Amino acid sequence: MTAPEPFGVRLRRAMDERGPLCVGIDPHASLLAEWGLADDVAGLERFSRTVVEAMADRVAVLKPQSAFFERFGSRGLAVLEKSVQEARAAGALVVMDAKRGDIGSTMAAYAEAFLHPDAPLFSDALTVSPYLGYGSLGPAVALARESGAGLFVLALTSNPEGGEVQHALRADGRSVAATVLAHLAAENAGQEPLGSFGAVVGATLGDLSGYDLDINGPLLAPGIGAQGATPADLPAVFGTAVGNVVPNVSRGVLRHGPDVGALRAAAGRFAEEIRTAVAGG
Ligand SMILES: O=C(O)c1cc(=O)[nH]c(=O)n1[C@@H]1O[C@H](COP(=O)(O)O)[C@@H](O)[C@H]1O
Repeated sequence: MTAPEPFGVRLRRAMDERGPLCVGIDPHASLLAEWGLADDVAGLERFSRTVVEAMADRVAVLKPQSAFFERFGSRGLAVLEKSVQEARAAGALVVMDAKRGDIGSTMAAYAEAFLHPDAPLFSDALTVSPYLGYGSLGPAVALARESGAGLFVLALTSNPEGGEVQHALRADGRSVAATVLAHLAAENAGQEPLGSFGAVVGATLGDLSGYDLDINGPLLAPGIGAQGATPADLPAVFGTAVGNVVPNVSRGVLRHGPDVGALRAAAGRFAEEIRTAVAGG
């Protein structure tokens, strides 16, 4: 059997071909209402199918936020499964935003659920939390390597509350977030053109020059649009690592639905602004 192509390789290619934009599939109850849909499984399915139809053939990455599907129980998860499969079939990479993190033996089961190729929810990558200790993510790192999948590890999150944990200094003077970034750089060492183990770093955070973001892996950057950051902020936040940034926009695009053309136009505007910002001008 040939080894699966690593996520980092597939992501770099998708970013080069389609641009780096990641559109979120976040079916908030308020968005369902704005789209004229009921807050039920049928509304969820319609919303999700529309986003996949509008985006999966053109953006590099789609990121479904699992919570909005879990809200509807097993039928919501069935919609999530279908959305993941349809998005991947249409050519988008899928980052499952489930932010899992647990003791290592349980983490292995989370990894099986999202990163084993036979799992119904198999995704190209998964968001995970390192705040039970980076080493607790070991089983997910191992299975991702085997499956050609990736991880996005929460490092410097976009929300204002994150700093009290992430900027905290360890006994050796290094911050918690810098430690997470250093672990990721080690996972990605020697991988070309890009490693498969990414960090989540909010686009809202302003100057991060105190952190080494050159982890040779992708940097998922939420916070553009509804949380107030703009594509023009990316160079100042990410510095020399800006070429590895996967900027995420959820509500900033989704609020333009349900019209497929309007969704595509909104994503296209963000994509163009991102292209200009990353190109330096
Ligand atoms: O892991 C994430 O995707 C994430 C990390 C983070 O630090 N901040 C953050 O907003 N997110 C997610 O990114 C999306 C942002 O959505 P909008 O604010 O609507 O663009 C949501 O699905 C959040 O759960």
